[in-house]
Amino acid sequence: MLLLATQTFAQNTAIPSTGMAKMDKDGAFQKYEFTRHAVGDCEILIDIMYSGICHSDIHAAKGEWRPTKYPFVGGHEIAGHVVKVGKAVTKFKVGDYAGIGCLVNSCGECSYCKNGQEQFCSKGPVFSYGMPDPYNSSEITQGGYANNYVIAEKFALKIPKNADLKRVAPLLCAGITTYSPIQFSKVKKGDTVAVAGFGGLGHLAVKYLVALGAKVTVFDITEDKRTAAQKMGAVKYVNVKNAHEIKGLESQYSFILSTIPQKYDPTLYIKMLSMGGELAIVGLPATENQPMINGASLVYAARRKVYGSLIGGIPETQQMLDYSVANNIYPDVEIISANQIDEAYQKVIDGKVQFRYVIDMKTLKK
Ligand SMILES: NC(=O)c1ccc[n+]([C@@H]2O[C@H](COP(=O)([O-])OP(=O)(O)OC[C@H]3O[C@@H](n4cnc5c(N)ncnc54)[C@H](O)[C@@H]3O)[C@@H](O)[C@H]2O)c1
Ligand SMILES: [Zn+2]
Ligand SMILES: [Zn+2]
Repeated sequence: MLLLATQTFAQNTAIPSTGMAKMDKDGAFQKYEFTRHAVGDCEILIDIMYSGICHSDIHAAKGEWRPTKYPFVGGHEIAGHVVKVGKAVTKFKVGDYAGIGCLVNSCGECSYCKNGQEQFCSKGPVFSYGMPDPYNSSEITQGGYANNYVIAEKFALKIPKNADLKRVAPLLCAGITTYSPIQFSKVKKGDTVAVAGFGGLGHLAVKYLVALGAKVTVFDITEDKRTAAQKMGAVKYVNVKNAHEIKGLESQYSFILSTIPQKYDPTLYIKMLSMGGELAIVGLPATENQPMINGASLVYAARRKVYGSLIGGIPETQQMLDYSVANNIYPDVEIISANQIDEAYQKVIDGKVQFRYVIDMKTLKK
């Protein structure tokens, strides 16, 4: 079996790819030619149309979480169409829309993988960029700021044919990362809930929560997004920089989702939880010193829960995608060309994007 697989692999040729890469920590993005492994029997080749810019790309590009491997091609919110299928592929045919999020491989054998929670794979999931793939070619994965991607069909998402492709891309990370904890915490109609950090992730969280019929408060540090929050159906917008706006919000919320990307004190939000309320944290500040609970008595006092959440498994991502497209829940996007990535990064850092940049990958000429 193994011999056969190796022979098939060797007969195929590597796929040339053009991307936008940072060659070192401080350099600008520039055009970069590289190869992806040949399309295996169970794999597909996706021609990338759109690639979202997640704040995680920025943390990674700057090496804020761990040392980054350069050249670095970011991008894990990928939408395009299938241009080649391996001979054992059953889920896709040439011409189908297909998407890729953060997950591109996992062991497939542990209990998490078997339960569709590949993000928690006990041997370690493989993410779409910056990692060797021990389950496949051992190449360092490169992300979706590129014109193509080779991926096992199992990890590719089916994008419905009626979807708006350019707005689908951010659902593959921002969508699933917010959808998953909302499902996990079983938020329901009429609940009083909140979202802290009203950016790429946060605004999708608001849309999912409003669609469920929850009463949503938004917390952010800017005045610029007050009107947008109201338009999306939030009942309240709080600029946490204004002390008077925070007053009286203690013990109000049964669920708060924090997407804050910078170091902050979560005590503010834990205090706002009602009896048994849950604070789900998905924001990943660029520091190991981010406190999760600062004052344990606040948790004991009202049986509050604080938990973290990481993207979502492949089956749940497919469920989110189908649900979002069927219910017309899409991110608000600004489309940019491939040579605007550096500028876009700075605007995301400054909180100036409304609400997600998506790169039109067809602007990247070979
Ligand atoms: N857990 C996961 O699986 C997962 C997946 C994707 C992204 N992330 C992380 O989520 C975070 C958010 O990503 P994004 O793409 O939505 O970022 P973003 O930059 O689009 O949005 C962040 C928002 O938070 C606001 N903000 C900043 N500091 C704040 C504070 N102290 N209080 C309240 N609001 C504040 C900003 O004004 C902005 O509106 C990042 O850290 C990213 O790495 C985690
Ligand atoms: Zn992301
Ligand atoms: Zn596993």
